[in-house]
Formats: sequence, C-alpha cells, structure tokens
Amino acid sequence: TQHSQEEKRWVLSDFDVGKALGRGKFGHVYLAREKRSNQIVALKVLFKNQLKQSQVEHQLRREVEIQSHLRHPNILRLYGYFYDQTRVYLILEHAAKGELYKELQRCKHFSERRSATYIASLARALIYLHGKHVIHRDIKPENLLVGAQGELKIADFGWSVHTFNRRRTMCGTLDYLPPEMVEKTEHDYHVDIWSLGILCYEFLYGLPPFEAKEHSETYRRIVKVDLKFPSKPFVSPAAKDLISQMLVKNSAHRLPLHKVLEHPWIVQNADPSGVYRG
Ligand SMILES: COCCOc1ccc2cc1OCC(=O)N(C)CCCNCc1c[nH]c3ncnc(c13)N2
Repeated sequence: TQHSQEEKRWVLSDFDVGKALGRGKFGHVYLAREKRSNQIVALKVLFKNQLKQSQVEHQLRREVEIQSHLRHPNILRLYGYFYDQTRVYLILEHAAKGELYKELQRCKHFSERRSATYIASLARALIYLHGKHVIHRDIKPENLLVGAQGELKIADFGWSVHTFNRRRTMCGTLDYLPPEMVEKTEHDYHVDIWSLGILCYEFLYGLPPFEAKEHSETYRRIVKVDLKFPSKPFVSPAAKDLISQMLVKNSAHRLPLHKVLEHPWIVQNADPSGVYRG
C-alpha cells in the first residue's frame, strides 16, 4: 500500500544536497532538493556523537516529535527526519531569505512598521503554540528566519522548557531570560510574552534592553526590570507603551498575547498580511 508522506523512510540519496546555509551548535544546515518531487528543502545534519556528548538525543527526539505536528505560517515546518550510522538529518522547510539577525545587523534597527509586523506574526505563532500547550520559545533573533515573501519563521526547536536551547540560554545570551528564570522560580507560558517584549525592543533599538558587559550586571538589570528608552533612534510613545506592558516583573501582569494584537501600536503599524514589503 502507498505509505503516507509521514511514514516514508527517507535516505540521504533521496536528496541532491547543495550549498551550506549555515552552521549551528550541533550541525550544519544545507540547501537540498528531494529528487522525486524536486521540492527544495533545508537539511539540518546533526552528528550523533556530539548529541551524545551533550546528552540531548532524547530532547531532540521530543522536540522533533512536537515540531513535526505543528502547522503555522510563522513556524518553520519539519517535514521529517532520518538517520544513518553517524548523523541525524532533519528535513525542514527552506526559508529563502535566511536569518533575521543578519538583516537586523545590516539595518542596525528596524522601522516601526517592520517591527510591528514581525511582532504581530510572532504573537500569532505564540498564541498557536500556547493553544497546543507548547511554551518557552527561545525567540531571539538568531532563531528567526525569513521566508521568500518576507514572512517570519520561528526556526529553533526549543519548544519545551527542558530543551537544549535552555542549555544554550545558560551558556548563550542571557538577555532574553525573564526574572522568574533568572531567579530560577517556576515559569510558564508568560516567559514568551517577556521574550516578545525583549525582541520588540531589540528590533526598534538594535540592542536588547538589559544588555551589559558582565552577566551579573545583566542579571541585576533583568530582575530589577531596569528598562530605559534611549532618545536615539526615535521610537513612538505607543511602541514604548507596548514594550512596558510586556516587560513586567510579575508574569501574571504581562499583557496577554491577544491584547498585544489589539494594542494601538500594532493595529496602526503591523501589515495585516503579516508580511513586511519594505
Ligand atoms: C536541533 O536543530 C533544530 C533545527 O534548527 C534549525 C533549523 C533550520 C535552520 C537552523 C536551525 O538551527 C539553528 C542553526 O542550525 N544555525 C543557526 C545555523 C544555520 C542557520 N540557518 C540558515 C538558514 C537559511 N535558510 C534556512 N531555511 C531553513 N532553515 C534554516 C535556514 N536553518
């Protein structure tokens, strides 16, 4: 009988592998074409021994399991996976315009319309994820990709709180950690509203709000919510109001995601199509 797409056993020879799209902590990502359908995909190759060393195999399996059931225009699709003797391969949707953080570095900071359009897309993706009881998206710019039409795609698979992105967070940037995670108290889906506020600030100013030379100083600024708005570049009071309602220490008092979508700054600036056309 004809197996459905999901049950297909993929092998590397099903693909023509092209140029490298980038290299992450656990492996490289390549452009590839599935030979039978000519479909263009991204192929992320992870080395088994590296996964073993970092004790992340079971987490990867769980995250791939979650990710393969998600369908949302702003979440990078996982079509399937396979493995051989030494590597695990993830078959992913290709985001033709690549990594958002490179674009942010190039532009220094985004316009209010571009920022609001991206924040609205992410709020909708997070509402979808929370609806599926999936939280703690590590939604910093490094994990965001841009599709062919300029639409945002969350690429990182750190869906649950015990993902390796948490380890990455512990040894990566602390800027996105909310107070309850810095203080190691319980945390829930409100962490994503905090991270969305950090991201909104970074889109508009080009830097995260609590950045500091020393980790200890960043921690202090986060738990104190030491939020300051520079005078340059000019950012509208409405944008500052939204950020101030998301970066609230008490997680229960952070603006709920559906209220983010109704905020005047989003309503007046976000492109309804969710695509920033420049
Ligand atoms: C456990 O792993 C879970 C899957 O994580 C990823 C899936 C897809 C990714 C990147 C992923 O993790 C981050 C990573 O490997 N880098 C930062 C290096 C490559 C950067 N991407 C470049 C890129 C450009 N056009 C793309 N279209 C689709 N996916 C891409 C890219 N990258």
